[in-house]
Amino acid sequence: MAAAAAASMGVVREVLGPDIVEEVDQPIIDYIANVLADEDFDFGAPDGHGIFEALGELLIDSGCVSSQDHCLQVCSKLCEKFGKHGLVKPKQAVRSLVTPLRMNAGMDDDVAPKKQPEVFEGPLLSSRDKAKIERKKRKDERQREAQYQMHVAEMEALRAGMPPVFVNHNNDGGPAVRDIHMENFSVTVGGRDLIQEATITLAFGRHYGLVGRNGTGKTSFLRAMAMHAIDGIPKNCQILHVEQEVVGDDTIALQCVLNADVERVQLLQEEARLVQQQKDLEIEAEFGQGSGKSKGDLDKDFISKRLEEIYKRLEFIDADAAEARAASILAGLSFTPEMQRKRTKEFSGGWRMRIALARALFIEPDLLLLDEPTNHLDLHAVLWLETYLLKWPKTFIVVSHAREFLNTVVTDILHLHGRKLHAYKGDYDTFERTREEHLKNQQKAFETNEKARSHMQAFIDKFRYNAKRASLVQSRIKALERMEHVDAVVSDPDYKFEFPTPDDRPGPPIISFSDASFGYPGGPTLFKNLNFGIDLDSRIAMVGPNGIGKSTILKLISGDLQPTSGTVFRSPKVRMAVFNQHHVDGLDLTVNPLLYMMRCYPGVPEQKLRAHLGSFGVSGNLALQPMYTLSGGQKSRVAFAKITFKKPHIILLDEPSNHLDLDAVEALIQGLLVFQGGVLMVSHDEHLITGSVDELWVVSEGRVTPFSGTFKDYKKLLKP
Ligand SMILES: Nc1ncnc2c1ncn2[C@@H]1O[C@H](COP(=O)(O)OP(=O)(O)OP(=O)(O)O)[C@@H](O)[C@H]1O
Ligand SMILES: Nc1ncnc2c1ncn2[C@@H]1O[C@H](COP(=O)(O)OP(=O)(O)OP(=O)(O)O)[C@@H](O)[C@H]1O
Repeated sequence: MAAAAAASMGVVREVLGPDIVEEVDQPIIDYIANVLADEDFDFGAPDGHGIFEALGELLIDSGCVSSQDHCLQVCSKLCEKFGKHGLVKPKQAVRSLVTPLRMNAGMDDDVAPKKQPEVFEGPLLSSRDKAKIERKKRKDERQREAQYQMHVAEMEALRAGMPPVFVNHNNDGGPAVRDIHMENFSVTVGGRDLIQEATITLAFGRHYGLVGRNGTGKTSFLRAMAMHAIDGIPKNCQILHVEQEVVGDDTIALQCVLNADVERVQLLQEEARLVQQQKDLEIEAEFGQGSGKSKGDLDKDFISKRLEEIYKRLEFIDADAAEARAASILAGLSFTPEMQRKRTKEFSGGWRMRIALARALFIEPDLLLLDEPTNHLDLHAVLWLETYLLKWPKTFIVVSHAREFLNTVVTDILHLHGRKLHAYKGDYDTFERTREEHLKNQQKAFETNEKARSHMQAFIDKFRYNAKRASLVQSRIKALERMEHVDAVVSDPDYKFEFPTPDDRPGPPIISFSDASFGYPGGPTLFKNLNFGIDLDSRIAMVGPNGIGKSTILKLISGDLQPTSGTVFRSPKVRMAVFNQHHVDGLDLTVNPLLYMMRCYPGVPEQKLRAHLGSFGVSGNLALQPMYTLSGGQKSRVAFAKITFKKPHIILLDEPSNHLDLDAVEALIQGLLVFQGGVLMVSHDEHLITGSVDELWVVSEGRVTPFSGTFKDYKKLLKP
């Protein structure tokens, strides 16, 4: 097998050419060579149509070939060369070792492979062959798992190496660090340059919004800063990157936040210890003997002196106010007083993330780095955070894809695009206008430049051999050489969010609630007598505070939960897809998106799965990268691809725009607009709601009520 793989790689290199092999990512070339090295691969001789079927799209997407025609030529050449090397076997009775094993498992009729009958033409796999395949599968799985574990260990080591950040009371003479100047730095992850030779100054007290498409490297940039891995960041600069939730243990939420003030905690502990010692000495003195200055008196003096120092320091650091401050931050982030007294291990991941955010706000580091903070918050908390950040006295960088949030809290935008980082003054809308203007000017300059060049070139070509004009020609040649080159505007590739259209349209009623009530076992009744319906034309957004029960309603609709009384009718013909954060968090990170889809939909031709992943922007190399290397937005798309593959009639979306960049949200809106089915979403993304739905439902106090105003009107009602 190793020899076949080596031979296969040789042929692939020969046919594609060394330049292409150099340019294209190695995993893609390896993948192509491995597919072709498979002893049962059907090349589709003599013209290589088997290769085209299996690898055509990949060859085109990855840039191995320039067009479909070129692709056909390359496939035919590969087939010819593999034949010459004796690697093309005559078509066997069993076409593919894997095909028979994938048959029909959990598939819809519409996704069944077309060439089914051929599979049974020859003898079935021997048990030895099957065992061999199983062994190989297990080996691959072990390898993937080991790679993932290595990645986890690396990340843990990385975090452990980060300087700890606690409340710092030693900045009496003003902040220790003011402006931060990072010059000529690059950020590289997994051998891939994400930022190249950027220079940025973070001016003290300014609030930066870091924007850029999914996967451009925003999180990696923040991580690099938090690790002090970028030159120019002063050593004493306290940088806090809120990336991970706090550990779940027996500490109560309020104390967990207060513990970030290590000096205060230590002073209070020392105070308690000394007071106890003082008491012990008093008891000893009362019942002990001796006169004059005893050792006990000396200790007492020492303790009183130290206690005095401690009280002074506690007063200086305003220790008494700390608890109220921590509690008010937690309250702003929607923690009720009871919740503030709950142990951190009793909270879900999302809430523990909020505690991490509360801790960071409490610490107030020199540079605060927030990565999509609004993802974990309800609208009340988002509005509170906006107000809090507006008054933030120091510098922060926030990665966010929420336009309204950015417009409210930032003074500057850092735009990461094409491995370059550019700073713009103003909020997000200003940035968009400035950039549009800038691109327009660049395009104009490019066109003028090109026109001038072609004029000069035409003159040179025309009079090149004309002795009389030789000097003129020479001067034009020189002028042409001197002319500055203006880069053409490179547009971002268009994003796609294509929800497949269902082939059938079941008649009404689709979903209807009749006097449906619900409460979790042992808990209070969450809803009483709900009456509403959803059909294939519904476009609804549900809003309401955290914990009110929005996700529970989605579960009642999808059938994951049953009403405790009343009925929820679901048409048996209706297919529903549910998207929520659990689908993103629950992805198997050890495999790549394509393999993941192949596991979810066994038996479906690879090409079809690739095409479907592609319709959510997961194409080319991205589909072959292990998922632990994918960014938040990239993982979201994989989850979208997974849930929509079976052509649902109704899509239930729980906070779908979390992690998606602004262009992707735009594409999601467009995708939903053309989708031929019903949509019900839980969201607080103003742009998404305004662009894609026409009904707003408010969930409150056990009821679901249509709201007659716009989302803006609803927001106004909540403003603190
Ligand atoms: N080992 C690796 N090999 C190749 N690419 C990698 C590797 N690890 C990470 N990447 C890529 O590096 C990029 C880093 O993503 P990062 O999370 O920093 O992006 P982001 O801008 O924060 O994205 P998002 O907006 O989706 O959160 C992604 O495109 C990811 O696919
Ligand atoms: N499996 C469960 N068992 C018991 N109680 C639950 C369960 N799931 C949710 N709850 C409780 O039911 C209430 C409603 O939860 P739900 O997740 O539906 O609210 P939500 O409005 O979607 O909140 P969020 O915006 O935080 O997702 C909450 O008080 C929650 O603690």
